[in-house]
Amino acid sequence: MKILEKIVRQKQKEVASLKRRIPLKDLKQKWAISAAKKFSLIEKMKNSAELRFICEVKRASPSAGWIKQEVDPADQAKAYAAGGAAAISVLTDKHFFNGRQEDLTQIRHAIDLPLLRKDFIIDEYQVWESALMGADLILLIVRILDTDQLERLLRLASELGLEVLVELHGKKDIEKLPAHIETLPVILGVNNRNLDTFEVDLNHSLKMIGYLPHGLPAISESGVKSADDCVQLKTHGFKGVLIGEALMRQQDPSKFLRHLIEATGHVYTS
Ligand SMILES: O=C(O)c1ccccc1NCC(=O)[C@H](O)[C@H](O)COP(=O)(O)O
Repeated sequence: MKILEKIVRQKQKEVASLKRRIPLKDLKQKWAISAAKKFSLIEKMKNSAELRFICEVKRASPSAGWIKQEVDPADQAKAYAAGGAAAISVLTDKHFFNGRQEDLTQIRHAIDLPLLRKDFIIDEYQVWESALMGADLILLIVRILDTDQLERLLRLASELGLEVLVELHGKKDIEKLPAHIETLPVILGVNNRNLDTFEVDLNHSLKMIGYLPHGLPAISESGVKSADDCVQLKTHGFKGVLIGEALMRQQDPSKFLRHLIEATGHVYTS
């Protein structure tokens, strides 16, 4: 069975069990009385010539195994913020990535930057959950959703004030995007990881960018690890990059991030 299929099957079980423990109506009630401030990544990308860095808290992954076993998520995120991150991505999936929902809530209390809940969202329940957790953005992976699901989840996210990173793996995913996508609070993400082989190839982003709808900011995800990678992606029109493993493996993530930012032409001040 392919990795995405395995992840989706596991997610279906988890969501079914969560719904039994905490019914959706309870989440909705909690949300109605919550008044969390929202931070926009789209605003930071609009009318900006700078490449924006979305830095990921990622303990482990199916492709790499353990990346950083001992990590304080809030400290890691603070280091990213000090280095100039535009947003923080938090892997909340436990089974395959050793992430936790509490990672996101801890980071929410520690910093005022847009937070992306990086998980495998297949059900409205998880969108409500993300809003309650304090996320500003959610990830929707087109490959694991049918067009109806994608539309419903996009609509709900927008109703709850969440921005969406819509992740594309290949050209077929672009065909599944709703016609009105450019009117929604969406960032498009091209993922460079081939999920059959786990190989990463930045050229995939460079090829895909020509086929993306023009009115939306696009970022490149996975396998970005050097200043050259970032410069190349910026030159080809990407507005941002999402980096996990390369940052998690740094002794000093702030310094490495500043180096990437400076290499792409932005002078870091502070
Ligand atoms: O990272 C994996 O091994 C992986 C496997 C299966 C599905 C998704 C996976 N990764 C999620 C991501 O999209 C990455 O964490 C993100 O793009 C950062 O990638 P990287 O900079 O290469 O850590």
